[in-house]
Amino acid sequence: MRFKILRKDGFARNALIETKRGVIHTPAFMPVGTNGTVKAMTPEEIREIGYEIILSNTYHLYLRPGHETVKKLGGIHKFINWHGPILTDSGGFQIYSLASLRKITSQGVEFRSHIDGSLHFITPEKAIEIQLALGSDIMMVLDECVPYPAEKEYVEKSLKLTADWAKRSKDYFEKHRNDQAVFGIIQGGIYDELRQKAVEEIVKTGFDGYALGGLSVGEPKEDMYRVIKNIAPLMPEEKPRYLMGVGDLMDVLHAVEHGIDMFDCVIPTRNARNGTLFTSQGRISIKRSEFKEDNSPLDPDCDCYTCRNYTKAFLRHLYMCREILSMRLNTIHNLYFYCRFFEKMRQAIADGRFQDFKKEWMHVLEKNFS
Ligand SMILES: NCc1cc(CSc2ccccc2)c2nc(N)[nH]c(=O)c2c1
Ligand SMILES: [Zn+2]
Repeated sequence: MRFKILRKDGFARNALIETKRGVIHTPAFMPVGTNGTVKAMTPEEIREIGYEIILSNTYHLYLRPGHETVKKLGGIHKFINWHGPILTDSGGFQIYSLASLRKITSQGVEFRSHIDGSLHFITPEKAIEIQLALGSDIMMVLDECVPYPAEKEYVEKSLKLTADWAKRSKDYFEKHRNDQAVFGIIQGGIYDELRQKAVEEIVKTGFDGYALGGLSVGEPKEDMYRVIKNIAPLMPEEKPRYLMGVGDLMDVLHAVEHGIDMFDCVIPTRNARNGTLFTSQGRISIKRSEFKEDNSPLDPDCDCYTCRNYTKAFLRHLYMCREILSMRLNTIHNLYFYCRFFEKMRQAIADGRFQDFKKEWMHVLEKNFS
C-alpha cells in the first residue's frame, strides 16, 4: 500500500492511498457494510455514487457465515461482489459494544456471540488470522476500546495491554503477510499525555497507517476535539490517519483541519433508514406532515437518483408505509450527500481554501443540523 500526499492546506491534506484493488482519494468517507452489505445498497450503486472503499465487519462475518467459509468461497471481495478496497476492523470494538459476557485477559477477549450465545476467544493473532482469511485490503489490530468515562489508572493499564496486543498482531501479520496492509490503533481515553505515550508505543511497532480509536464513545465533544487537535499532528505525517467511527460532518471538518484522512460512520445510512435526510438546506425528517403534499424534490441542489426522480411527498408516503424502497431511496441520497461533501472538501483543499469551506459549512451545519 502506498500513501502519497498531493496538496497541503495548513494541516489539512489531500492524498492518495494506492492499494492493489484501487486508489482512495483522501480525505475519504468509508460506508460501513456490516454483514458484507452497505444496508439497502448494491455494490454497483455504492460505486456509482462515487465511493472507492467500504468497511466490512470482522466480528459479524467471523460469527456468520465464518471466516473459513468466506475464504473457501473465494474471499470477501468475491463473496460480497465488491472488487475495490475493503477495510475491516479487528472486532475488538464490536465485541465491546455488541457481545455479552466479555472477559478481557492479557491473552485476549472471551465473549458470547450476540447471535447464538456461543462462547469465543479472540487473541491479537486470531484477529489478524480472521482478517487475512477474509482477504481485506486494510486490517486493524486487536485493541481494547476504552469506554467513557474511565479512570486514568484504568486507561493507563489498558494502554499497556493494547500496545502489547498491537505488537502481537503485527508480529503475526509479518509472518503471514501478503500485500495487505495493517493499521495500528491509538487509544488513551481523553488524557492527552496517555495519548502521546500511546502514539510513541504504537509507532515504535510500525504500521502502514494509524487510527485514533476510543473517541466518539460518549465523551464530551470538547474532549474529542482537544484530543484530535493535540494528537493527530503527532501521528506519522507520511502515513494515513484514520479517525474511527466519526462521521458527524462538523466533526469531520474539525478532524480534517488537524490532518485526519479517513472516516467511517453509520450516520448517513442509519439516519436514512430512520427518515432523517441531509440536504443543502439542512437536516429534514421526511415523516413530518408538512411534506404530505410537497411536490418538490428532496434537495434542489442534489442531482442524485432520488432527487432527480421523486418528490418529498412520495418519499414521506414510502416512509409512512415502511416500504423497502423508502430505505433504498433515502440511503442513496444520504450517501450521495456525504460523497459530494467530501469531494467538495478535497477540491477546497486543492484550491487552498479549506478554511473558507469550513466556515461556510459550519454555518450551514450549525444553522440547520443542530
Ligand atoms: N466509536 C468509535 C469507534 C469505532 C470503531 C469501529 S470502526 C469500524 C467499524 C466497522 C468496520 C470497520 C471499522 C472502533 N474500532 C476499534 N477497533 N477501536 C475503537 O476504538 C473504535 C472506536
Ligand atoms: Zn439527493
